[in-house]
Amino acid sequence: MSEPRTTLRVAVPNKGSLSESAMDMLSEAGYLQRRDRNELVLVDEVNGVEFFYLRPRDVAVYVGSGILHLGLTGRDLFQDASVETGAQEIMGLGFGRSTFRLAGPRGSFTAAEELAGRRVATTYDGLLSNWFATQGIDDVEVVHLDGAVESSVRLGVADAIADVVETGNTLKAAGMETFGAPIMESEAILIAGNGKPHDDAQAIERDTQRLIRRLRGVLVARQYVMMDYDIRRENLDEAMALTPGLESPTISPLADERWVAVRSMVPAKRTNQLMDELYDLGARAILVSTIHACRI
Ligand SMILES: Nc1ncnc2c1ncn2[C@@H]1O[C@H](COP(=O)(O)OP(=O)(O)OP(=O)(O)O)[C@@H](O)[C@H]1O
Ligand SMILES: O=P(O)(O)OC[C@H]1O[C@H](OP(=O)(O)OP(=O)(O)O)[C@H](O)[C@@H]1O
Ligand SMILES: [Mg+2]
Repeated sequence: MSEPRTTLRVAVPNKGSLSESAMDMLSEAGYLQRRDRNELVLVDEVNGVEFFYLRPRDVAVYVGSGILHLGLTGRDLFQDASVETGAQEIMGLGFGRSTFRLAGPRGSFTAAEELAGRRVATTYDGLLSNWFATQGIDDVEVVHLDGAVESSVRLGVADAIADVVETGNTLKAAGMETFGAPIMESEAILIAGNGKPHDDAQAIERDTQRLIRRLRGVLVARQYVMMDYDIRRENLDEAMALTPGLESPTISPLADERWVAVRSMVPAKRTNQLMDELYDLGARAILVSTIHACRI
């Protein structure tokens, strides 16, 4: 009998749009990441995790088959791989956002239904074929290409395309425009599989939960700031309604009993609006600080 496998094995995109942000997020969560683009595996001994650098498209395959326990990939790539084996999305990671959309030469199409009997080129043929099926749009010929799909219509292998749109600049430059509703909204996600029978399931589960908590900590630290202010007791209820915090704000007494100090996490995007509203309520000494790291 071989020893049970106890090291958490995690897939990380090795190139493309998601790679750098994925490594940044893991570094921020306290994991060691590779320095050299040629490294295929990195062992983080302190945290007991092995990172495998793989093509973003292949991450779902490794995790779905149980060879790797966790992976970072794109939601669109995950759905395109259609792994039936029980890999599942654990959480969105807040970067690599894009939409997956239909597009055609300017002025040529207005709705997806017009594609019946036509050819649509894409690198995401699994995702696209499933979507046409759920929409009840039959008889579309999905043409698989490896990239640069914007050129396919002009070159005559397709009538329309379905592709990742971020800024829309690529489509515009190719003389194309989107039509119909977005097929999906994507971002980088964390996926988990079922592992293998010879894994030490308890150790893997403990380290998986730790990694998830760390990534959530990074997300919160990126999305929230800490706000401190002083307010007169009679205005406290109204102020707390503006800054309810994640669970409940901290209220501390001040030497002047008519006043209290409040400390609460608030969404970073609302910082200035909240400071204005608190000031109007009579709050003073309003201080904002960034959150370096956290466990929620
Ligand atoms: N501007 C973008 N271009 C491509 N993919 C993007 C963009 N923004 C976000 N993404 C996301 O990145 C993932 C695609 O990564 P991938 O590395 O396969 O694409 P790529 O940059 O087109 O790489 P390559 O063409 O070299 O295979 C998808 O989840 C996609 O939604
Ligand atoms: O809306 P935008 O901001 O212009 O970004 C979207 C474009 O970027 C990606 O292409 P990439 O540069 O990866 O080339 P590829 O088609 O060869 O994959 C994607 O396939 C789109 O073409
Ligand atoms: Mg690409």
